Amino acid sequence: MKTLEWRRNELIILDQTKLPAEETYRRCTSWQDVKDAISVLAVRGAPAIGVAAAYGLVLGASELLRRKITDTAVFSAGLATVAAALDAARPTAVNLHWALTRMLKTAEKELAAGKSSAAITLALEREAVTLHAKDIEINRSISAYGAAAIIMQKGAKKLTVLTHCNAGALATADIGTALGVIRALHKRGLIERVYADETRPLLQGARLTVTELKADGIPVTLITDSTAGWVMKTGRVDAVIVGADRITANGDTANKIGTYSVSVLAKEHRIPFYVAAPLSTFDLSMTKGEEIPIEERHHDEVRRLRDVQLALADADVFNPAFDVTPHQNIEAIFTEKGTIEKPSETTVSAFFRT
Ligand SMILES: CSC[C@@H](O)[C@@H](O)C(=O)COP(=O)(O)O
Repeated sequence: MKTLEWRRNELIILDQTKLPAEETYRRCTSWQDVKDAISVLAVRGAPAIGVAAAYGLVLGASELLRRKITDTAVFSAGLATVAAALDAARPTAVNLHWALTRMLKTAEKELAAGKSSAAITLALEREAVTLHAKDIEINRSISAYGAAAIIMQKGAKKLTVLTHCNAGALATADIGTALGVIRALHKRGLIERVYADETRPLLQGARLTVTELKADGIPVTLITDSTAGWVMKTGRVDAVIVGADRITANGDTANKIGTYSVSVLAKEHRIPFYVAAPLSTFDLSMTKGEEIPIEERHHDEVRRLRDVQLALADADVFNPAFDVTPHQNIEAIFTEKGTIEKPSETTVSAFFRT
């Protein structure tokens, strides 16, 4: 099962909306196909949507070429329009914006060097492939730093870990961020069990995390979101590890809705709460979590479960897809360049200075 695969001029996306019942793939041959796959969460998870959007822009560039737009200024304006549309598909995960900004910078450089629209398109393809490949190295590095930091804090003993949503291979190009750390600990024989929150309303924990971990032979127990407090209270959890969608300059962290509640529960039970994320998830232009745009999704995601009507069709619903965990609740953030202990404005800025 590969989350994303680039074949010349098409992006093959594993349709995560169908997992675990069906392993089906979406063939994206236009940037609109990619935007649609991101919007419906066929591809999801902050790093994966960044990579998908980068390929989406390559498809956008190819379309401009097919329309014989050879005037490079017009071509570049067309690229900016496609990038803005892809960027708008999901507002909270900053990796999407980060990847598209890098892609547009690549195009600008080529443009400034007097390259043709065809040459710019080739450069964009190279950049997207590089971003994709780099995510693999980044996952490995985050996982190694995370496992080392946890072993330093907890000692080399078997741990039971709770995670929320899916920050695994299905959300990235490789082993994942939070699940990458869990995989690295498991490799050393240090995972007793993982509790996976089901993660209402779209059940990324139940459908994706449980599937991934079971496939790797990692002991995993599925719990409802409302069971998280009880497994902590009854002494079953040693640590919480989650991924992130955007981290502000003071360490406040947006992640899947429900993460904030888990962090409060962890604090109450004195259980360390860790975040694993690449540097592309940091948004240092924002000083604190309150500035992060929170995506609100369709009310039917809560009223219905696929074909089953759970609530009245006209029930009033509030459906934010993400929440923000204050930095005070976070023990450490693991990145590909090292660990930020006790994230705060001071520790985050010191980390980025070095
Ligand atoms: C490495 S993935 C990190 C986050 O993107 C992940 O925890 C998450 O919240 C995903 O939300 P989703 O709405 O499924 O894209």
